[in-house]
Amino acid sequence: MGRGRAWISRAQMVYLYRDDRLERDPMQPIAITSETLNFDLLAKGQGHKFDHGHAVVMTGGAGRTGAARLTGRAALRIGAGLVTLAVPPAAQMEVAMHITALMLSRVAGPEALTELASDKRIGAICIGPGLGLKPAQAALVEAVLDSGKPCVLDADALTLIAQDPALRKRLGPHCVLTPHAGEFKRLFKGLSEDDATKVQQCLTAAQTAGAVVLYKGAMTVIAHPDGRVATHDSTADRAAPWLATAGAGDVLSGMITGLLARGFAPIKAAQYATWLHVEAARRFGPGLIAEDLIEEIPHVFAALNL
Ligand SMILES: NC(=O)C1=CN([C@@H]2O[C@H](COP(=O)(O)OP(=O)(O)OC[C@H]3O[C@@H](n4cnc5c(N)ncnc54)[C@H](OP(=O)(O)O)[C@@H]3O)[C@@H](O)[C@H]2O)[C@@H](O)CC1
Ligand SMILES: Nc1ncnc2c1ncn2[C@@H]1O[C@H](COP(=O)(O)OP(=O)(O)O)[C@@H](O)[C@H]1O
Repeated sequence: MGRGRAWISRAQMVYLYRDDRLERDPMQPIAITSETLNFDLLAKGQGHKFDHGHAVVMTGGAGRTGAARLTGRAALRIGAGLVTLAVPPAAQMEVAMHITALMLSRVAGPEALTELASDKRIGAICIGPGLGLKPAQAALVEAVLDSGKPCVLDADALTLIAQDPALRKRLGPHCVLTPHAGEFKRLFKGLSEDDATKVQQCLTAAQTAGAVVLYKGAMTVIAHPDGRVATHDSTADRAAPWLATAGAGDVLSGMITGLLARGFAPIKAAQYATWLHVEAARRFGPGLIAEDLIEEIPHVFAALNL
């Protein structure tokens, strides 16, 4: 690890633990707004690409790689220094034909994923978009969880965890779960009826899972098992109805993964990515599709004077 990374991490620690307005009253739900975020954290300090983190995104098999390619590109755009797509052998050619700045690593099974994840430079892993729901894919989710690396669990990974208590036991506060309402109901059966509000549901879910939960929707709620909760309201002034498009969630997962790789704490990565995601959608406007969100990130950053 170079000196640049160490300097960046120290700088981020100062912000994350002392100056961030989202931390001032940790047990109250806090609105995620341009007033409560500290955008200076998003600037890149000095250093080479490895100083800005290396993220891994596991893809699905042949014919199912689009979602993870969106995730990987979003992770790169948000500022991770390197992003590697972990690709099953049968999908290798398909992925190779579609990527340029993203890198590719052949991953034939859980052992290969464990080996890839053991590289000290890998700072974050995302698994789930387009993954599939077979036992072979459950074993890949297990490998990610056993790596202990900060991770984003989305889409099919959430469905697999919902079906398998052994996977659920491996969750921890270094994991960010990003369910939409359908996935939330699968994962936390019964909670929706027990708790009155989305904030209460999400907090109970985070405490039950022992992980950060980002419950998606026009009103997004993010909860940490320690009781911190933040909300992002995209229903009125920050309406973004064009986000209801296939792959928008895959892009959000990539944005979180990229920020994790850059050294953001899981709850911070979720909060900053949520705001940036909606901001990108609002800047692009009507006609938005998932790819546009990714290409809008540099314009959002420019408007923030990064
Ligand atoms: N470009 C690509 O390659 C893309 C690939 N993708 C990949 O496809 C795979 C399947 O993922 P998925 O999310 O589409 O399907 P699934 O897990 O069956 O859940 C959907 C069901 O849940 C329910 N539901 C309730 N509330 C909901 C809500 N707010 N938002 C959404 N759903 C809600 C709803 O039921 P309903 O409400 O209609 O009764 C619906 O039937 C996964 O691998 C993913 O990564 C996608 O990412 C798209 C881009
Ligand atoms: N009407 C809406 N207003 C604001 N944000 C929305 C709206 N509909 C969906 N979103 C956001 O778009 C993303 C959709 O994610 P998801 O449902 O997982 O889609 P996919 O699986 O196709 O990627 C989430 O971040 C969600 O919060």
